Amino acid sequence: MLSQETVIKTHNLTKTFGDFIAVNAITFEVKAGEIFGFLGANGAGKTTAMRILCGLLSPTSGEASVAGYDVYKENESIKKHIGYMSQKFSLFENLTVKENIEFFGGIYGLSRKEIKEKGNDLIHRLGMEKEAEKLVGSLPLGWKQKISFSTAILHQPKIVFLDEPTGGVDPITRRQFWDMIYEATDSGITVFVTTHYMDEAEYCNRVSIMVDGTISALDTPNNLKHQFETDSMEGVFLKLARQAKRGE
Ligand SMILES: Nc1ncnc2c1ncn2[C@@H]1O[C@H](COP(=O)(O)OP(=O)(O)OP(=O)(O)O)[C@@H](O)[C@H]1O
Repeated sequence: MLSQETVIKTHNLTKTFGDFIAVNAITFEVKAGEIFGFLGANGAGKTTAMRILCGLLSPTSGEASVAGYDVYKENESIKKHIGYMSQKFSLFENLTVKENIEFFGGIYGLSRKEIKEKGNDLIHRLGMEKEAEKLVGSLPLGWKQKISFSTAILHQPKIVFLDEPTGGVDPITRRQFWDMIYEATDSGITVFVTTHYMDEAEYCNRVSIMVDGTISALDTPNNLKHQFETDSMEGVFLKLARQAKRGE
């Protein structure tokens, strides 16, 4: 469901911490309905850039708009139109699945009726009827990730930002998670996702690769493989990451 509508736009977006340039003049656009992969080695600047786009951190210079809102002046409007799943997914471990859904539904401004309907539907779709009254802290990691993603899109945002949403789980659980991502895009949500898993990079419509704060490559997985003369995204990533000076 790709359209010509641009939902994320950046131009020379930069963030410095003291003398250190964490994000260095990045320029790119994301179209409505895309699954946009945001890759890079540890410390490349992905989370910093993502936090700016979510309206959580102010840039140092450059321009960016998300869902049509400016990251400097309209960050509160941005927050209303996006969903965000952080690396340390923000579920409350000491609340039940149902209570978490109620809490996040409330934060996203849904009515009690909507929370009930959407919450029941979500629990049903996840097949978690038996777990609904259990504490989130007692559930396996993969389940927490699925619940976290589902709550991040409960209010049907225009864009959802996922920061390494599948870290630490097995390939089958990751595949199931990606089925949920496809369902979300089918319903019109644009997905902006960071990952360290190269098989997941293949599932994206387009992928950008950050190296030391700048975007070193951006294209479809097939075009990137062609450009870097390799048959896998792993190969593309390794060729680029080799140039990195930051990270481990
Ligand atoms: N508040 C801050 N103050 C100083 N330096 C920071 C701050 N936040 C991030 N950095 C630095 O900016 C760089 C980019 O960090 P960032 O978390 O954006 O990278 P990343 O690509 O998301 O890495 P990872 O894959 O490890 O999450 C790192 O070197 C980090 O130490």
